[in-house]
Amino acid sequence: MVVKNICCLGAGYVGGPTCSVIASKCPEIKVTVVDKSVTRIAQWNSEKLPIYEPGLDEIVKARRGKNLFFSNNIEKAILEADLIFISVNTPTKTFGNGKGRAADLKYVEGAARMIADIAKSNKIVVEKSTVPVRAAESIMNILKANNEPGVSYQILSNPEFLAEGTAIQDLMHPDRVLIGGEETPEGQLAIEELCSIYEHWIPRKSILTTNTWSSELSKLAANAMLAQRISSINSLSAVCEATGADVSEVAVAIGLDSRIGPKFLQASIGFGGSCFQKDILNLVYICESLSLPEVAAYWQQVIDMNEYQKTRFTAKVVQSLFNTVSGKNITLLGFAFKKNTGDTRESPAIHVAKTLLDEGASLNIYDPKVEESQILYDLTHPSICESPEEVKKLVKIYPDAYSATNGAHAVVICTEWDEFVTLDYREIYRSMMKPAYIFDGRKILDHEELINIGFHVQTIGKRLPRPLSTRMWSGTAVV
Ligand SMILES: NC(=O)C1=CN([C@@H]2O[C@H](COP(=O)(O)OP(=O)(O)OC[C@H]3O[C@@H](n4cnc5c(N)ncnc54)[C@H](O)[C@@H]3O)[C@@H](O)[C@H]2O)C=CC1
Ligand SMILES: O=C(O)[C@H]1O[C@H](OP(=O)(O)OP(=O)(O)OC[C@H]2O[C@@H](n3ccc(=O)[nH]c3=O)[C@H](O)[C@@H]2O)[C@H](O)[C@@H](O)[C@@H]1O
Repeated sequence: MVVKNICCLGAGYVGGPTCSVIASKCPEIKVTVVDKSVTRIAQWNSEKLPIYEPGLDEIVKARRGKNLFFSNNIEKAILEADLIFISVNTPTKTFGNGKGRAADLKYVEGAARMIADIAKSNKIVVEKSTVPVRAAESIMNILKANNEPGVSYQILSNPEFLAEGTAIQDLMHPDRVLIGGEETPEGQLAIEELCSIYEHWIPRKSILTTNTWSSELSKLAANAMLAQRISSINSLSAVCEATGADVSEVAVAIGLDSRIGPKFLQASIGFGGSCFQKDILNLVYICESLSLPEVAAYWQQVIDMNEYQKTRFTAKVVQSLFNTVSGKNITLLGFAFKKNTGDTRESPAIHVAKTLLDEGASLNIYDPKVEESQILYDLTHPSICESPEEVKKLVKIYPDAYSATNGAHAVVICTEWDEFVTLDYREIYRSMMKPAYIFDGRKILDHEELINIGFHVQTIGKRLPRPLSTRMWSGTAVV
C-alpha cells in the first residue's frame, strides 16, 4: 500500500502542527485533521488559528484547502484514510484507580472505538499521543474485538518530540523520528509505509525503528530525563543562593563537559507545560504497578523538586516584600508556560498567581500571547480558587507591560518573552511604588543595570546586592 490519504484524530498542539508539516512536505498526500470540537475546527479554518506557534500560520495558509483539511466529519476522514494518527489528549486521571498519576486513556480508547466502528478497509493506526507502555496492545484489542470482517490493522507507535514555541522548527528538523511496530513481516511493512512519509524531508538515518514497547517507553523516558535536568539545576540553584555561587556560571561550567552538554540547564521558576509532569506521573504509576517502588520514588523526586522550586520562589517574593503582600499590587509579566506559545497548561505563573492571591495581593498581568479569558479561566478554576468572583476583583489583565507595571509594588517575570528584556526599565521604575522590586524568575534581565536604576532585584540561583542608595556598606550586602 502507498499512503495517499492520512487522517489525524485530534486537532490540538500536536495534531495541527504535525499534519500541517506533513501536508506541506507531501503535496501528493491528502491530510485531514479531525476533531470532536466544532469550535477548534472552526478556528483551524479561520484567519486566527487556535494555537500560536511561530511559522505555523504560513504553512497552514499555503496548504489549507489544497491537501490539508480541518473537519468535524470524522466518519468520512476515517473511511478515506490509509493511515490514521491518534493525536488525542492523554491527561492525568482525576478519578478512580491511579487518580492524580495514571494517564487517562479514555480519549485514546474513544478514538480506537471510532476507528473500529467506522473503518471498512485496512488501516495503519499510529499512536502519536503519549501513552503508557503497552497501550498499543489495548488499542489492538479494541480494534480486533470490533472490526468489520476482512478489515485488518497494524498499530505503530510514533511518539512526537516537538516542543511548543519551536514546533515547526522541531518538525522540519527533528533530532530523530521514532517508529515502533510489530516484529512481524506485516509490522515491518507498516513501519516502512510510515518511514516513506517522513523520508519526504527527513534523512533515513534520522528515522529510528524499534519494537513497539521501546518506542512507547522512549517517549516517557525522554520527557522524564529532560525534566530531570531542569530539576537538577533548580536544586543546585538553591545551593547557589545559600552559598554565593552563581547557577548560570555553574551551568556553563558543567555544560561544557561534552558528556553533560549545555541544553536544558536553565534554572527557572520551575518547569510547566502540559506534558512533563503528566508523563513523569505516568511513569511513576507504571513503575509502582510493576512493583518497582525504588524506581517510582526516583522519578517522583523530579516532580517534588519542581514543586519545591515554585514554592521557594514565591515564598521569596512574599518574604522580600516585608512578609506581606496583602493589599499590594504585584505585576506578573508573562503567563504562558514558556515563551513563543500562548499555552498556559501547568504554567508556573498559575502557581505564583495563586499563592500571591491567597496572600491577599492584587495582580496585574500581561502576556503577549495569552488571551484575557484564558488567564481568568485558569485563575478561577475550582482547583485554584474557592471564590471566582473574588479573583475577578483582584486580577486585572493589561495590554502591555508599561500599563501593567504602573503603580505596582513589585514585578515578577514568569515567562522569558524576548520583549521583557528590552523594556525601558527606567520608565517602569519611575511609575512604580517605592521601594520597587523585580523578581526575575527566568534569569533574563540585566540585574546590574536594574540595581543601578534603583530596583531591589531577586533572581534564581544568585545573590544580588541591594541598590546603592540603600547599602549600609559597599558591595556585599544582599537584598
Ligand atoms: N503539546 C505538546 O507539545 C505535545 C504533546 N504530546 C502528546 O500528544 C497528545 C496530544 O496533545 P495536545 O495536542 O497537546 O492535546 P490537545 O488537548 O491540544 O488536543 C487534543 C485534541 O483531541 C481531541 N479529541 C479527543 N478525543 C477525540 C476523538 N475521539 N476524536 C477526535 N478528536 C478528539 C480534543 O478535542 C482535542 O482538541 C498528548 O498525548 C500529549 O501528551 C506529545 C508531544 C508534544
Ligand atoms: O511531550 C511533550 O509535550 C514535549 O515536552 C517538552 O516540550 P515543551 O513542554 O513544549 O517545552 P520545553 O521547552 O521542554 O519546556 C518545558 C518547561 O521547562 C522549562 N525549562 C526548559 C528548559 C530549561 O533549561 N529550563 C526550564 O525551566 C520551560 O520554561 C517550560 O516551562 C519536550 O521538550 C518535548 O520534546 C516534548 O515533545
